[in-house]
Amino acid sequence: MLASSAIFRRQQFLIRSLGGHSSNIHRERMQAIKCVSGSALEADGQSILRAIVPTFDPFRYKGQAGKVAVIGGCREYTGAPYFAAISALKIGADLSHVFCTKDAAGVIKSYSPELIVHPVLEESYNIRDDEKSIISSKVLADVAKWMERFDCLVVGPGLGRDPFLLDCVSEIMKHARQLNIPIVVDGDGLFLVTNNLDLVSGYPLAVLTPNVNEYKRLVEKVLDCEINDQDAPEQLLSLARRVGGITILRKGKCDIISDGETVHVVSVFGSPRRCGGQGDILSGSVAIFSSWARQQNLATGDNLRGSPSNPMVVGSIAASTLLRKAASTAFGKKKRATLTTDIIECLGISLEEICPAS
Ligand SMILES: NC(=O)C1=CN([C@@H]2O[C@H](COP(=O)(O)OP(=O)(O)OC[C@H]3O[C@@H](n4cnc5c(N)ncnc54)[C@H](O)[C@@H]3O)[C@@H](O)[C@H]2O)[C@@H](O)CC1
Ligand SMILES: Nc1ncnc2c1ncn2[C@@H]1O[C@H](COP(=O)(O)OP(=O)(O)OP(=O)(O)O)[C@@H](O)[C@H]1O
Ligand SMILES: [Mg+2]
Repeated sequence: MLASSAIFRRQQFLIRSLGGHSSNIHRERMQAIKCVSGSALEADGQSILRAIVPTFDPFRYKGQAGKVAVIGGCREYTGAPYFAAISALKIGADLSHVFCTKDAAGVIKSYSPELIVHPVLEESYNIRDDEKSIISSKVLADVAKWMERFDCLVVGPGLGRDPFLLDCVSEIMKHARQLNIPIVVDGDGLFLVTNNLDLVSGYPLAVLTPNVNEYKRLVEKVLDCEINDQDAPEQLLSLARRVGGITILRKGKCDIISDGETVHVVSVFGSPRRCGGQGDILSGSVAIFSSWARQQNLATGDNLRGSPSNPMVVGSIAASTLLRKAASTAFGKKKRATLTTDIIECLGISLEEICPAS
């Protein structure tokens, strides 16, 4: 009895958080979700994918299907920015850029000729103190001249935590925000943002994609408490509200997504392999899917029927759904040997099964 009343209260809470009682909007949102296991609400990721993935059109030109840029890649990490950038391309973006340090650029280029790689970021070890101000301005100028072309930035995969580099990235984020360019923040970008919440606070075009550690740091900083797994959706909703209604995708056994208005869960089974890099696929995927969701919103001036109204939430649900399906397919083929590159190879076929190309 106690357990069932707790579940009932949880359902009531989630229903309220999914848009309250207002008739049509509520009914439409409820079509996009269905109740699973009595205590969590599952997003209909496949319907969302079908609604936002653009059809092929002979009159479209290069760039219209999306241009994304990843800010990340340093001496230690070259895989993460590659995974994020190539995933956006494999899903259907037309162009994918990487802005990284000089040390990382040659390596990332060697992984793929498809990526456009800019060796513009600098780390402290490479520069003198008296050069910092001038180099910081140059880094911003080098990125800013490209900025207006991008539909979305992904800040953080493999960025590292060098203080000078992070200061430069803060300036890049402020500039992107001035231009209203969406920003997906992941990896070390979350380390930066957790210590400088003003960079994203109140920016509706920001998405944070924390893993378990990154989420713990965010919760401690913003809510000044521990992670509460019993009431995970409620805690995420509060967190998103406290950071001014930005979208947060909490990764884990289930991915939970909230923008402070609604809470959605994606729990379709993925892969039991926890190899590094799957979060990087996710961040690149959120970038392209949210760009497509925004395009839909702008084109129709309306929400997608039966979907959440926030394109950043829509893009997050789509990305989580596809990543988990691709991970499941890759695991089916490679079992214990499954690696992130195998999952990336399954993005195309997984999307094809949901939205055939013709
Ligand atoms: N091939 C690459 O270049 C990769 C680079 N990566 C980059 O590496 C940087 C640091 O990211 P991390 O994800 O390692 O940073 P985190 O701060 O999330 O993780 C730090 C450590 O915590 C451990 N950890 C993970 N899950 C845990 C759990 N549930 N409980 C307790 N400990 C746990 C991890 O093993 C890791 O050693 C980021 O820039 C990220 O983008 C990663 O994306 C992985 C792939
Ligand atoms: N315990 C789990 N069970 C099933 N799927 C999971 C689990 N943990 C994470 N995932 C899936 O893996 C994806 C990546 O999450 P993860 O926590 O590995 O990110 P990450 O640590 O940032 O990865 P990266 O190594 O790229 O930095 C999530 O979107 C989620 O769907
Ligand atoms: Mg990560």
